[in-house]
Amino acid sequence: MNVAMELINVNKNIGKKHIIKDLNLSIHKGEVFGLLGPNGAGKTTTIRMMVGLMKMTSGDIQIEGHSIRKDYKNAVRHVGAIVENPEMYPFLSGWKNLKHYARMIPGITDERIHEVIQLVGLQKAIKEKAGRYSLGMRQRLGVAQALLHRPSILILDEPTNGLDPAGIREIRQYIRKLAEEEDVSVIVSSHLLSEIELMCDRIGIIKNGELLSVEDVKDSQDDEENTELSVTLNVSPLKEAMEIVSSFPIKSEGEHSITVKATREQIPDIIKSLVQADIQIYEVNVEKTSLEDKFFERIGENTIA
Ligand SMILES: Nc1ncnc2c1ncn2[C@@H]1O[C@H](COP(=O)(O)OP(=O)(O)OP(=O)(O)O)[C@@H](O)[C@H]1O
Repeated sequence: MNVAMELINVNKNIGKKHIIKDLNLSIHKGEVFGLLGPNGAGKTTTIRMMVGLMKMTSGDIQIEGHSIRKDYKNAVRHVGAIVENPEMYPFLSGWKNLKHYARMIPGITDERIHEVIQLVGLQKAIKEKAGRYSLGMRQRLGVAQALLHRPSILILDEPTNGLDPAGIREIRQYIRKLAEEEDVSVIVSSHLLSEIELMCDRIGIIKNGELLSVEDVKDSQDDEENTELSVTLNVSPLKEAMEIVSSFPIKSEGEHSITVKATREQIPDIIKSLVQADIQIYEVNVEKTSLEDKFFERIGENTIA
């Protein structure tokens, strides 16, 4: 696996506060990685360290093999980022904004400007004044700007904040395109799983400055056979039914129902053994365990927030 960025035992103290605690993480080439955590979890602090805007207290971050501590310039030149609101001139067109920004970077041609516009899908609106852009379009112009110098890692702090569902869908589309077609690694942070789960390959949960778990999103969505299902059985008598299904992990118990975790293949066996024991089955309800449920289970809590 090719690693684009590696965080090694990263710690950050501000005053007496230990804000980031021993963070170890590898970002793979061409993947979209989500950093998920509630407000105050440490996402922005982590991102500020990744882009070199904030010093670590201890540890190191290697970007494309260059240590941000020892070889800052060569490390951060591989990174493009939007950490705060992207700077732009509202009275200039999108094109002129990019052109103005490109002047500050040696070797950026008009051709490259066209390329980044294409990458974020802003062709139609590029002649319009940036001040008339919607939030989603401003975001895309910011991403285009961050891509001009051909970074191999793009970092976006809370890119879905304030966007409507259509805006979130657009950002998802161009972020996946960047990762798949341009081999850019993308790191996005969010406090809402639902807003990033469809765009990420992996998601790391951060809480109180600690990385609690890293989950493969695609695996858990694609692997039908091993997909864990929640099977709710409305049965009578409940107590006897419980004994029969006791070999399956029990998720919850209702007044007349019981919910167990099982794969699709196991469902006929569960029903058969209940019928054989003369248990009345009134209803069987099967649901996919959501990614959110899996996260909660893994971190042993009821909520990410
Ligand atoms: N300059 C600072 N001085 C003191 N504490 C700070 C400072 N910057 C951040 N913190 C604290 O560090 C913790 C992590 O903050 P951070 O902004 O990284 O979280 P976050 O996950 O990005 O949350 P949000 O989504 O609210 O920005 C918080 O408890 C915050 O109060």
